[in-house]
Amino acid sequence: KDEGDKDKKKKRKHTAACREILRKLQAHEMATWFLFPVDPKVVPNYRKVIKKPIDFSTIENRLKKGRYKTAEGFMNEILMVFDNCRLFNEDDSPIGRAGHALRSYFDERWAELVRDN
Ligand SMILES: Cn1cc(C(=O)NCCN)ccc1=O
Repeated sequence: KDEGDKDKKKKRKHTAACREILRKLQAHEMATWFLFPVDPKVVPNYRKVIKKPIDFSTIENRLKKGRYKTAEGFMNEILMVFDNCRLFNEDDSPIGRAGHALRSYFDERWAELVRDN
């Protein structure tokens, strides 16, 4: 079992844990607006305001392709979903509130993952 094998095993482990968290986020009732890229035809000025658009389907594809070296790389992109949401939406709006609710839900799931690993 050389170093490389151990690293690969560790990466598979955190990828599985991240895929589990992502599945839970995608299944959340407030996740609707975050599942797929925001359509610039539907939300005209979105791309002007949000420099790093990111959504759960994009993160899922990157996870499947093994693009995240560490679980933190995955976490950073999940948090970007919520930062974009806070930047573009009033806190007191349906999407703004959904973003805050989903961010709290993510924080709890992430704390569990850290505790269990
Ligand atoms: C994440 N996010 C999604 C939308 C969206 O999907 N709008 C079309 C349906 N209302 C708008 C703003 C935003 O931050």
